[in-house]
Formats: sequence, C-alpha cells, structure tokens
Amino acid sequence: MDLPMSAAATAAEAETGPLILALPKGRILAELGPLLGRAGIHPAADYTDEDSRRLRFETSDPRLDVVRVRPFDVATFVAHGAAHIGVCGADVLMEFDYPEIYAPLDLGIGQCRISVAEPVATAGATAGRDDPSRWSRIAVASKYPNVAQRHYAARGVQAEVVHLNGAMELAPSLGLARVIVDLVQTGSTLKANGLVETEVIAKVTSRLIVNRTALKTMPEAIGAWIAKFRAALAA
Ligand SMILES: Nc1ncnc2c1ncn2[C@@H]1O[C@H](COP(=O)(O)OP(=O)(O)OP(=O)(O)O)[C@@H](O)[C@H]1O
Ligand SMILES: O=P(O)(O)OC[C@H]1O[C@H](OP(=O)(O)OP(=O)(O)O)[C@H](O)[C@@H]1O
Repeated sequence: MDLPMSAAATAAEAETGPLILALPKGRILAELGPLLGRAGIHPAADYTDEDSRRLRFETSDPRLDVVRVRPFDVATFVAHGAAHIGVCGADVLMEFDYPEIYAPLDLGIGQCRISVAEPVATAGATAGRDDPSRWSRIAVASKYPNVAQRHYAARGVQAEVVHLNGAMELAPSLGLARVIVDLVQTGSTLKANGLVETEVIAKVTSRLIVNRTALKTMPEAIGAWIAKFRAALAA
C-alpha cells in the first residue's frame, strides 16, 4: 500500500519531541502490561482505563509517550509515521501489508490464528469432497478482505468478500456468505454459532513494529527501544 510522500517524512520531523509508541486498546493491551514494565516503560496509570477519554499518555521516560488506538489503527499510525513504534497483531500486518512497517520482534502474546470456518452442516456434508480448487468463486465474510482474497487467489478461486467488522459468525446462517475468515483462539465462538474451522491460514501473535523511515533517521533512539523490548522478552 503506497503512502503519501509527506507521510514518510512525518517521523523525521517529529524528532524533536518524544517518540510515540502506539498501543492497541483491548485484549493485547491487557496482556502487554508485564512486558512493558520489563522494558522499563511505565505509562501514566490510567493508560489501561478504557473508560478514560484520554488517548495520549506520558511515560516515566520523557523521551517516550504512549497513544492508545484501535488495534487495526496501530499499523496505520506507524505506517504513516504518526507513531514511531507500535504493537499489533500479525493479522493486522497481513491485512494491510504496509511496506513502511518493519516488524523486528515477535512478542509472543495475543496468540490466535486466522482461519476459514463454515457451518458444521455444510462442512460435514462435503467432508472429503469439498475441494476449493474446483470452485471458481466463493462468498466470504471477513474483517480481513485482503487476507481472504489472497488466500483464495492462491488457490485460483475468486473470493467475493463481504467486509464486516464483527459478528462474522452470523454470516453463513443468514445467507451473507458461505464461509468466514476470522480469528480463532479457543474455538468457543465458532462452536457457539454452529461453525467449524476448516483451514488455518496463519498463526497470529503480536509484533513490535517500527516505522522504517524513523528507524533510518533515528537509528539510535529507535534501536534502543527495540533492544529494551528484546531484553524484556529474554528476561
Ligand atoms: N480471541 C483472540 N485471542 C487472542 N488474540 C486475539 C483474539 N482476538 C483477537 N486477538 C488479537 O488481538 C487483536 C485485537 O483484538 P481485539 O479483539 O482486542 O480488538 P477488536 O475487537 O478486533 O478491535 P475493535 O474494537 O477495533 O473492533 C487482534 O488483531 C489479534 O491480533
Ligand atoms: O476462538 P475464540 O476464543 O472464541 O476467539 C475468537 C473470537 O475472538 C475475536 O472476537 P472478539 O472477542 O475480539 O470480539 P469482536 O468480534 O467483537 O471483536 C474473534 O473475532 C472471534 O470472534
């Protein structure tokens, strides 16, 4: 995905202020706390309070501020250089495929997988005979249209993706799509909605990400934070 020329320069221009670390609100943020502590990052106390309307938080280090954004938006903030560093799921990186993002570290948290699922009834009825290479098109509901499209394109199948932001599991029973492409962890959401996982597209964990331009223009500062995360992972 190409970025506007001005975007690439944003990180370098921000060199005079604190570096910005973009964190995803929600479940990853909850898991991330201990790792941040071990990396020496101590944001203002209310950074995990999702009732708080604040979005930007100072840390105990004047050279680093934290912003709290939606998980999908972490990648966009970092790709455009509005944030220098971030944490986001590999699912989000796969979906956007931003060339401006470098993902040096697997943080090992937020473990799940991105999978294809379909109703138990159709999966059972076609077991062993449901060969995707024989389809020419398939209707897919997903929050990940690019991942879904690439997955089926690699099999020579054209995916007609209905883009949803949640409750994908309802799509097959309501006639919106034949299958879904979504995140699966325990499998309980699929089970509760009469679906079964039929293919794992990719395993997912959260990554430390950095803006490539920021890394080039501020190698010492950015490199030091990468090193702190690496040491925190090893601790
Ligand atoms: N069930 C899960 N188990 C483990 N990790 C998950 C699970 N679901 C999502 N994730 C990871 O957490 C990230 C954020 O998911 P989360 O459910 O907190 O936000 P969201 O509901 O997708 O965000 P939004 O509020 O913007 O819709 C995902 O991108 C993925 O990397
Ligand atoms: O396999 P499981 O352990 O059941 O987890 C999978 C569920 O987790 C995610 O949803 P989330 O809880 O983030 O809700 P959302 O769809 O509203 O974002 C995902 O979209 C699945 O619905």
